[in-house]
Amino acid sequence: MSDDYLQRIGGLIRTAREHKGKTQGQLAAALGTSQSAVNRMEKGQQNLTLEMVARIGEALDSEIVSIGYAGPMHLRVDGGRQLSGAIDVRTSKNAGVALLCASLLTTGRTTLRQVARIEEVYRILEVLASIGVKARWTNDGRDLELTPPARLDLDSMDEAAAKRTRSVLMLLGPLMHRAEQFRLPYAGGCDLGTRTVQPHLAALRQFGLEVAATDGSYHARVEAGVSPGRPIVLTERGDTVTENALMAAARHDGVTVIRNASPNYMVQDLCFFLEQLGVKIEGIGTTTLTVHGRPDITCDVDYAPAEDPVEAMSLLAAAVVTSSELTIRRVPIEFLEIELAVLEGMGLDHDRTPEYPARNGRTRLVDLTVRPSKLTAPIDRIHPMPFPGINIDNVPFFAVIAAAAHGTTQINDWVYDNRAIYLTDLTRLGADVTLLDPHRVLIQGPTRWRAAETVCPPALRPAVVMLLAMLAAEGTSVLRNVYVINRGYEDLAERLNSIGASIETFRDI
Ligand SMILES: CC(=O)N[C@H]1[C@@H](OP(=O)(O)OP(=O)(O)OC[C@H]2O[C@@H](n3ccc(=O)[nH]c3=O)[C@H](O)[C@@H]2O)O[C@H](CO)[C@@H](O)[C@@H]1O
Ligand SMILES: C=C(OP(=O)(O)O)C(=O)O
Repeated sequence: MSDDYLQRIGGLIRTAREHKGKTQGQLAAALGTSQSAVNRMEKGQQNLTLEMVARIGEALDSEIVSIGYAGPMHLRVDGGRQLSGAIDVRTSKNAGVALLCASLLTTGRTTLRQVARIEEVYRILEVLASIGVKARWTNDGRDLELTPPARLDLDSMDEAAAKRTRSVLMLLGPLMHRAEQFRLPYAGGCDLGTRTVQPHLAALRQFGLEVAATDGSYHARVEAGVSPGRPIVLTERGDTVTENALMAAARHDGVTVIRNASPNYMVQDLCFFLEQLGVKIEGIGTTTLTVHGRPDITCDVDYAPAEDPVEAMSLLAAAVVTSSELTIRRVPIEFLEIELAVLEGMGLDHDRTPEYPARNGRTRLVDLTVRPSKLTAPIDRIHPMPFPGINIDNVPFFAVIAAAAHGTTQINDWVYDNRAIYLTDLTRLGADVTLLDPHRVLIQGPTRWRAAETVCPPALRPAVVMLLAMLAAEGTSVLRNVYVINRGYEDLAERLNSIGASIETFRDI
């Protein structure tokens, strides 16, 4: 683009931004870039890709730059290629969103290292920016710095962004320390059937948070001086409910015991983060957490969330389904070892290096090399459990692996109402999948995959499973509307291309 053209576009961006009443920092947070980059764009000193122009149009909802308004993103996959080489696992969506919410616990600055740059994180950042938190990507866009304002502007919360994710629910725990009353829009996210919020409300009620659900939002009111008189027993061993209880306990003046807590990976990351804030926690990695709260937290904090076990499982499944030898580096082994034990039983040939620590110094990582293997169906059904057990989000990947194995596998996704149903989409690519009931499928392998054109199912993991099957199917497949994948994976297409896949991204304009 010529300088003159860049300056004209820069001027249009500034006008549209000011018209929207957004600061450069808020636009930067929405784009996942730095405030200084937005400043350069507006001055015409930054080369702009069409993709960036499209995203700015979307972020500012602006007619002026609507030439590139970002339509839905799709993938075109040239399948049937083997993968090779090595790929690093990135940090997890689920720790990322919890830590963004947890940043509100301190009045100081929070630095999060190598946060996953994914749509789910962007939605929470939009919500945080709308209530006054300043977000800045530093260190070449790898790290995120969050500075809360002296007073949060909760009435200005970006409802549209909040409604696109369920993670926004995790603002309940931190916000109850910041405001006596607030409203939070009903959380959205993937279409996985009904997902209860009752365990969250029951746990937080014990700290004085009363929530009425009316007119599309939760009205929260905090009654001062209420304290859990005895251990909080969670009614479900859920991950985000445990995180909400932890964040409520972190600034509670006293010691809180949380029983039936989830010891899962994102909860552990949150515990390590809270420890950096000076909150003492006993029992990390177990189902009983004892939290020594600190009513006032004012320190700066610097934390590096750990790698994503579900991304590791996704990459492993990519290797299996394409019969490839692939090294997956930085695998948080504690959270994948049951899956690996089952896969070993199915005949998976793999090696792992000795363990080494993640950047947080706590999580144990290995590099995993997977080799082409003749797999047979497992004798027992595959079903998830709250940690420790096969991770609930890893179950869909067993579907595509079972399709590559000899014999019949039963998969029982008891957790979500809809997710097993989406696995029947694999039949479009040639798999033999029979739905027994809404929670159970039978998969008969091995599969002769064939290319197809289809829309993503409205759930993250089943959508990725479709993409992996397309990698295996010879010929050209098209996967439409991949926002749902971008919600949880950073640059997945580009990164798969770096190990031998051929995936092209395109958009409707
Ligand atoms: C942002 C985040 O961290 N999201 C994760 C988190 O969501 P989150 O913690 O929000 O999960 P939910 O509360 O929706 O729980 C998942 C489902 O499991 C059921 N359930 C859960 C625990 C239990 O002991 N009994 C029970 O029946 C719930 O009723 C629900 O239907 O945990 C889920 C389950 O690991 C994961 O799929 C999500 O990726
Ligand atoms: C169900 C999932 O996440 P969320 O809680 O963000 O919907 C997932 O990660 O597969």
